[in-house]
Amino acid sequence: MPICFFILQFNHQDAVSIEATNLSYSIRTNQQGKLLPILNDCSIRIPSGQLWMLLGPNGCGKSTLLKIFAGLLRPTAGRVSVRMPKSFVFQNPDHQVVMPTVEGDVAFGLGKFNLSEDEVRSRVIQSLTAVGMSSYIHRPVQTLSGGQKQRVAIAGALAEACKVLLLDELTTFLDEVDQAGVIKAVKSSLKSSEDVTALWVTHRLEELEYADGAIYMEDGNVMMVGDAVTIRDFILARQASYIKLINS
Ligand SMILES: Nc1ncnc2c1ncn2[C@@H]1O[C@H](COP(=O)(O)OP(=O)(O)OP(=O)(O)O)[C@@H](O)[C@H]1O
Repeated sequence: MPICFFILQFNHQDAVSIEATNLSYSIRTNQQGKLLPILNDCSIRIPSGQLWMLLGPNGCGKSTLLKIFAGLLRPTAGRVSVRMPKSFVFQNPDHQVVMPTVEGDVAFGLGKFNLSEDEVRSRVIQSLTAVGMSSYIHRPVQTLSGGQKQRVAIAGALAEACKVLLLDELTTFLDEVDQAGVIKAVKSSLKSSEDVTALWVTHRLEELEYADGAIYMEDGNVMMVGDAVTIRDFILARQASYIKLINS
């Protein structure tokens, strides 16, 4: 049983937008149908309106947990609750954009809502403004950088009035300028709506400075939930003890 530290105190009246309670996920392997555990008894509560980060070494289960929150995978045990509507944004910027222009791409998901042309345009402008991309509205998407494509994808989710953004390592393929642009866009879009919650999977400790709270996982277990500084210090201490171990 892993030791999990909860450093943040939650007020029970706080609205929670993403919650997992004793969540486990296993997959059946080919070898005699044996169950391979991927996530073990994970419990997490993410308050509404906040940007949280999910960190941990390669293969610890971050993407699997995010996919369960997105509804792409079903947990084997435990409970999950995620406020709707929710949107999952993938790592590769080229998989995000589907229409030829920025305006068309952000408006793409609005087709199902039966909105007037004026309402569509107003939502597109508002959501592009939230991610700092309003001046790009007429740009062909193939002329955008990777980070700009990610911001357009996030604008598309905001235009659909999504309440939860699930963001899987968006900065992996981006240069430093684009990395900062995307995370600042997420932060400012949360500020402008006050009602959108984001869970951001990352390997980059420097991104923690934007987080309201963070979760650190190892080997399918939630090891620590806390504020950004506490989680950063905990990870640095884990890394230092690991380096000491391999050098000894
Ligand atoms: N369909 C599958 N079959 C076998 N193993 C799987 C499957 N899906 C996930 N895993 C394993 O589950 C573990 C968790 O994978 P996951 O992609 O969630 O990790 P991660 O923390 O997101 O890793 P990374 O940081 O490298 O993206 C890994 O060991 C992975 O190999």
